[in-house]
Amino acid sequence: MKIVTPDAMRKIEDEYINGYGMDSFALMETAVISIMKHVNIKDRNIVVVCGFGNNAGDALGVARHLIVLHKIVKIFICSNGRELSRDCIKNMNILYKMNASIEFIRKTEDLNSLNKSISESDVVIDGLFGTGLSRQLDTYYTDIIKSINTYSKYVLSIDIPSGMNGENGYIMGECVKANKTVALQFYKKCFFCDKAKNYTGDVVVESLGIPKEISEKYDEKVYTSDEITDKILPKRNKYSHKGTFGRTTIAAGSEKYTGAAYIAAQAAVKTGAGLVTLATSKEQVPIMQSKLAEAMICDYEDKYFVEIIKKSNVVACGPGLDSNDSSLKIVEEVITNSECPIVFDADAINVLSAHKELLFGRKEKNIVLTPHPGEMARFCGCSIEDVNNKRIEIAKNTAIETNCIIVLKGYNTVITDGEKIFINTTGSSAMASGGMGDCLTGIVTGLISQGLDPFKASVLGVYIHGFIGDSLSKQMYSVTATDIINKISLYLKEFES
Ligand SMILES: NC(=O)C1=CN([C@@H]2O[C@H](COP(=O)(O)OP(=O)(O)OC[C@H]3O[C@@H](n4cnc5c(N)ncnc54)[C@H](O)[C@@H]3O)[C@@H](O)[C@H]2O)[C@H](O)CC1
Ligand SMILES: [K+]
Repeated sequence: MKIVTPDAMRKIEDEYINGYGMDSFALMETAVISIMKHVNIKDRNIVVVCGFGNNAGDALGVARHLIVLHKIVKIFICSNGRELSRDCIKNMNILYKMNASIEFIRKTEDLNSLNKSISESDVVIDGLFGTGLSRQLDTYYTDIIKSINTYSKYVLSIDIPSGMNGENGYIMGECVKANKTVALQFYKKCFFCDKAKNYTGDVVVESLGIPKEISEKYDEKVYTSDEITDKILPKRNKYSHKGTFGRTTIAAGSEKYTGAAYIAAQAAVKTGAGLVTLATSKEQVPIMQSKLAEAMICDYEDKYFVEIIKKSNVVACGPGLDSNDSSLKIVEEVITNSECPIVFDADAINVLSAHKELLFGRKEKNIVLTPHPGEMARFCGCSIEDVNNKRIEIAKNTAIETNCIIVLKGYNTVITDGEKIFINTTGSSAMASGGMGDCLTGIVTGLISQGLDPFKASVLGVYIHGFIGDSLSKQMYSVTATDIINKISLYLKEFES
């Protein structure tokens, strides 16, 4: 599914209306009908809070349908003296003809009536601002939003919770805390910003039937990951052999950390990588030999390590490494001896933060970096807060600067090659446990080894990792990396073409 900025949405809407001749009021009515699907039919007392633009126009249309359904509807128009949009006026005039209850909020005392109505209502329809919000809100509006947040039982926001900047998710003074947001036609970019989930509630997207030819013209190349994850895994031919599914090297583990190497290697095996070799520290070799039945094991010092890198279809490097000089040597060996895709994770990324030059000069864009926000911040030389505030931009810029694929982990993991951006929608806090990142590295690596290009493998890997976690968390309070590993192969079947 496409994700749009308010600017693109405006252009799309404008072209549909002015270029294709679609009637703007008909388009608004399409929005209204789709929003109506999300009003609980059992709710009787409904408050509709409107601003003065087309978001308010949508809300007034909803009010009209609710009155027809014999609901008790109280409408509050919060324009602060501004002129209402044309289609908003159209809906308001119809409502006047229907003798609807309409109050204007003009001064602070008018808030008493709003507060009382909201506290007596079952649901508030929030149509204050949508994609048009561009400036910081003054106290007139922040007070109204505070009233909604204080007195409401349930809020249904139209398009965007009012008060959130549709472009960057910034809270423009105050923001409605919705239980559900009905987004029109596309996801808005703000939904995927750091704190958006605290305000949007559940997000549903409703189509307005805008033709594809128009939306494709204003494609900003930002999508949710389900846009490409369906049926992208090559079918496993029954006459194939282990060589068909690639030779994979996992360079992971150190004296200090043991579990990570095991998890990454086992995840790659279970994802279907053909021949997996784990290169690890000398001390770990006997332990890993006893734990990993299907993978071969060598140590970093072994001359076989460089040989196997050269023969690999994909190398993963980083889980359980330490950020010391011997790790730098391992990272250098991996980069200088391979042309194949590489997935760098964890301390390998920390090492690369101080040696970005190692990433330059590759023929193909086939290095994947999978930082969490802390690693991303170190890599970019900024704060974690900066990363969290601008996840999409930071991931994209880093992908452009390094010519790598960036998988910026966290809630709504961002995957980008610098051109296209995919935002993952699977996964939850039930998966917040040690080893999850190592497991993801193994899955992405396992997918690349089977022939998927590194970018698609990253998008699918992140998606399936979260998808399994979501599935398991329906029955389990918390989900561990081992739980995911045990189910990968079962779930991957669903993604086979
Ligand atoms: N996209 C579509 O195809 C459709 C969208 N619909 C709905 O329309 C809104 C967008 O409507 P718009 O009139 O452009 O803007 P808003 O209603 O969000 O805002 C009104 C108005 O507010 C002004 N403004 C901006 N910042 C502030 C501020 N801080 N204080 C006061 N006023 C402010 C700004 O100038 C705007 O003009 C979209 O979200 C959908 O809900 C259609 O109904 C269906 C088609
Ligand atoms: K709204």
